[in-house]
Amino acid sequence: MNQSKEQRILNFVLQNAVRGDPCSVLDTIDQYCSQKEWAMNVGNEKGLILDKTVEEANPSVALELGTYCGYSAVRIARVLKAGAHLLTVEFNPEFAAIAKQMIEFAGVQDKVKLLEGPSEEIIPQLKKKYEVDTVDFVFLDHWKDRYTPDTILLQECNLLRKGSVLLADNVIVPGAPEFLNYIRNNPHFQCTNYPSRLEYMKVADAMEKAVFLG
Ligand SMILES: Oc1cc(-c2ccc(F)cc2)cc2cncnc12
Ligand SMILES: [Mg+2]
Repeated sequence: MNQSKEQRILNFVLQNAVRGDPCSVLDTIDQYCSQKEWAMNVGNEKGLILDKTVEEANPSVALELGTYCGYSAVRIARVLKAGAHLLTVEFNPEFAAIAKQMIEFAGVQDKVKLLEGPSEEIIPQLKKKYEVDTVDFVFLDHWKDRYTPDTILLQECNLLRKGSVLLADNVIVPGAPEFLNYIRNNPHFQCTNYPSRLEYMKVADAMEKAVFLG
């Protein structure tokens, strides 16, 4: 059976990165995906915006929607303070299996809980099943047509608190125009746009930050 691209990325990391070193895992994925096979990791340019946003939010509980191979889960976990943790949601079982191994190889498994299933099913379970009170930071990096409904669902489930920070990837490419319209016209959010480039490409993309005002 042919290997998947995601399996090839993981194998390249297992053979070339330093076990237990998150930065080496990130650099190795970026090297593979810029030189050999493009893949939809947030990448190093938008990754720096992600780093700064997470550091500024300094979350105790972070949520990621869209794990993929685990690149941004490793990226977020490596900057979390002691005792803080990341819940990352992936609905594709093949991607989840790759991400689990990537997160363990990077040595951040104690800070990351990988939840397999559709976000619309998992978000309503966060309080009771996963003992979450509120989330301090959310990275939206899954299917773009889920950004708005999942943001509404987070509010309906009382998972946001005054000051919770949302950061959405790909608001230019592939694009999330309906989400931008929703969030920028919503008085409960303060939005900031961060122009950047699509991972590994000379193509414009952007991230949108939205702070919940309560
Ligand atoms: O960062 C991303 C990029 C792309 C994507 C795919 C094809 C293309 F041509 C351009 C961009 C798709 C994504 C889906 N989910 C999460 N993140 C993504
Ligand atoms: Mg993305």
